[in-house]
Amino acid sequence: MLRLINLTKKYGNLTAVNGLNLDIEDGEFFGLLGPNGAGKTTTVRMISTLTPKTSGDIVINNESMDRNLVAVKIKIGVVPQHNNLENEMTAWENLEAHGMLYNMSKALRKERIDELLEFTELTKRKNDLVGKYSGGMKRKLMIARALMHNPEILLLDEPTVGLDASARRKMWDLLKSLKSRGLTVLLTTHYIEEAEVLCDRVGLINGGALVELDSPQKLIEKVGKFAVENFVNGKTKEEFFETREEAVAYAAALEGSVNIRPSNLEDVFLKLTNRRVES
Ligand SMILES: Nc1ncnc2c1ncn2[C@@H]1O[C@H](COP(=O)(O)OP(=O)(O)OP(=O)(O)O)[C@@H](O)[C@H]1O
Repeated sequence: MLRLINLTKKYGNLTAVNGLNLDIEDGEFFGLLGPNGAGKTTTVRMISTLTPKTSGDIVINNESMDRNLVAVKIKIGVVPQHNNLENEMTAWENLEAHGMLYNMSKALRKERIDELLEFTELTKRKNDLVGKYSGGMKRKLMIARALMHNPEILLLDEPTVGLDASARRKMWDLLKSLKSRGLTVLLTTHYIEEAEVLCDRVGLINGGALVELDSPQKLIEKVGKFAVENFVNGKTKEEFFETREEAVAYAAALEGSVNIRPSNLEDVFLKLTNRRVES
């Protein structure tokens, strides 16, 4: 289990992460969803030890990071938001370098590299320089690299940002197949659909604090499963209803253009924070 206890990060006067408490179960696919500047990257960077925390604790399988940094670090694989692969090296060399860094034997490195290149469908391009890869291929290679040392927990910071719609969907398939490997995944995203498609539970984060935490379905049920959008006098107003019948009855009495649609996580976020996620 990955446990965040009162996790806090301050940059001078700015509190980027404000007393975050969170338990992520083994094998869970957990999404931190929030707008730009909400504190998602800072949280992931603290767990991956790239950014020192100001206070609080990070505990993995009952082991505190403060007490045993190396033991905890080896359990984590990190896919950062921005490409930090070696562009002048091949995919194979990038993975080999990571395996050496983690003291993996030559035989084990070879076995893992072959398996992960196959898993990410990069085998045919393994001897190409990474600088020649597309954005989607680079992202897949970063996932393969993070999995090289067989971590228990995978941290993915905005795994599909900058990818086109088709590459994003392929990445979702790859991420879904991680679930069957029994990995625990913490993913940050500001794409609503991504959280809905992939995550068992979602934490909505704003201003460095959790504002809501539940399964995507339960969060949506909290606002009402059906939304009525009414565009009138130059503005769109939304109302939410538990049943389609209630939504239809309400819509029938409205003027202007009316649209009835299923509610989504963005509605939840808007209702709770008065702010759009994709801002
Ligand atoms: N190194 C830093 N120095 C000072 N302030 C920082 C630093 N890194 C982040 N911040 C601030 O901390 C807050 C949280 O930033 P963070 O990058 O964690 O947000 P985010 O939710 O990941 O946003 P995004 O989706 O844009 O990546 C922001 O106000 C940001 O400006």
